[in-house]
Amino acid sequence: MHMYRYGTGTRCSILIKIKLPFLILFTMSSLEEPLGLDKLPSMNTMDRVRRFSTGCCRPQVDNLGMGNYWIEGRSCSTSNCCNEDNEEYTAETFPWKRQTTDKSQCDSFSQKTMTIGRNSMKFDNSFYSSDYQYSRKRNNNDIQDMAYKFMKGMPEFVKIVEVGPRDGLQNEKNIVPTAVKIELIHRLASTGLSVIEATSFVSPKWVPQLADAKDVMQAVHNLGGIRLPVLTPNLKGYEAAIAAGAREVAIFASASESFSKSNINCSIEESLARYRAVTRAAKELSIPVRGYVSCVVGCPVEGPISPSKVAYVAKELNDMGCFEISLGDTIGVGTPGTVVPMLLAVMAVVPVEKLAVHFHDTYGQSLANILVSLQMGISAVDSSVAGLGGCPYAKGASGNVATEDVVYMLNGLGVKTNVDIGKLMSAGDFINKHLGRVSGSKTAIALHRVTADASKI
Ligand SMILES: CC(C)(COP(=O)([O-])OP(=O)([O-])OC[C@H]1O[C@@H](n2cnc3c(N)ncnc32)[C@H](O)[C@@H]1OP(=O)([O-])[O-])[C@@H](O)C(=O)NCCC(=O)NCCSC(=O)C[C@@](C)(O)CC(=O)[O-]
Repeated sequence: MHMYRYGTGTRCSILIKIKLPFLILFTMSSLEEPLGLDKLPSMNTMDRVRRFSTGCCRPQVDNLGMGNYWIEGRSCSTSNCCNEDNEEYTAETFPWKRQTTDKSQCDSFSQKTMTIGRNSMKFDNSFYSSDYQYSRKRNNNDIQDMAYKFMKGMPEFVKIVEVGPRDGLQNEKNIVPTAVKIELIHRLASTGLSVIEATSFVSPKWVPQLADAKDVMQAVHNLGGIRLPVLTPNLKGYEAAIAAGAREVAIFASASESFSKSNINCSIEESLARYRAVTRAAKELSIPVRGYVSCVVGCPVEGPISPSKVAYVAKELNDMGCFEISLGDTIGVGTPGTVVPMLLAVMAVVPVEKLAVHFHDTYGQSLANILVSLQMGISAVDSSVAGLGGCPYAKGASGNVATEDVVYMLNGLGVKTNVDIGKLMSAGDFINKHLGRVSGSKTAIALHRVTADASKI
């Protein structure tokens, strides 16, 4: 067993240089999953770790509060599912574990990460040692095997669901003119995106920014070849959406009771009853319904959310006929360490082909989370141009992962999206200019810089 020393968080970073046309930095897990944003300042490190840790990489208590601490390498590099020393969290927080009591299944996942972990240590050492060339030859088979394992679950094509016009704008304080929203949707449509979430038919008292849903929908509903789902929280919203020309709707439940109450003013069960009414009505008109589960990792009020709760809500949405279920890390606190067990729990009850992921980038974890989701077989990703976004009822949550960043990563992985990154950037420029802010996309900022530098030559 190795003891690794890290900084204030515990990260197992694996630098893998392989014969594929890319360099992958794979960040496996973080100990300090910060969450419950409003409570953070008053919580000490131990409270935070207790409250938000997945239980997989426990720090040694004695060393906390010192800025740095030691952690057992094994606990950190394996998956969450096989850790034996987490009595406090495992039984209750991870009931999905019961569904994977087949040790071979459990082991195969941990073996994968262990193997990567072991190889990476070997590789890291040889990478920096003087006989690097020799070591690389010697480990060639291992490396190819590792590359194969890494890419095995990766889809060839990822469907991007652009949520900028809805999730991206709903939290904007200043009302964005309807014409700007319509222009944004048109520009996004020209990028090759096949799905653009256009707006929400929710109460204008609750989300004033989207009070013009009817006008937006009427203006864009005939955009050829593009799916334009809209959010509908109840039958009233559904009927208004259909009347305005919507041909696809999305319903949004939560895995957190508190968030359900603050976001849609009802309990989870009440929301599911409302959504059954919506899906029944939609079925009569053959309108496809997408389902969202919010707070799949954490809730701003309740803290960590048990994967079994997420699985329960996802299954209900699936059973009522949703063609796809998008799993939303509403406040962006997830890391691969918390996302993987959540996905395993959901995948045990909903086919992976029907799942999408929806990450907010509050802690900069979105791309890592998307990467592990893809490795687990998910091929639909929600994102928002220029990283716009945030939920008005999830205080402190930042924007969605930027579509430009997702497309850039997928391009690098050789995964197709059919999205033109240049056109995407100009759609981002358009809305950023209107909002008077710089892009939330690192890719857009970097590519703009490259272009600007090139123009000086
Ligand atoms: C669900 C309600 C409507 C309940 O709100 P309520 O106040 O409990 O509703 P009510 O049934 O008591 O009705 C009150 C008034 O609202 C009207 N009303 C009722 N329904 C509608 C409707 N559809 N459209 C327009 N008006 C509506 C209704 O007609 C009535 O009008 P009044 O008689 O007072 O004039 C409200 O809470 C609401 O609109 N909530 C939506 C909040 C929202 O959009 N939040 C952001 C969504 S983002 C999200 O959930 C996360 C996600 C999806 O992005 C994924 C992730 O990031 O994780």
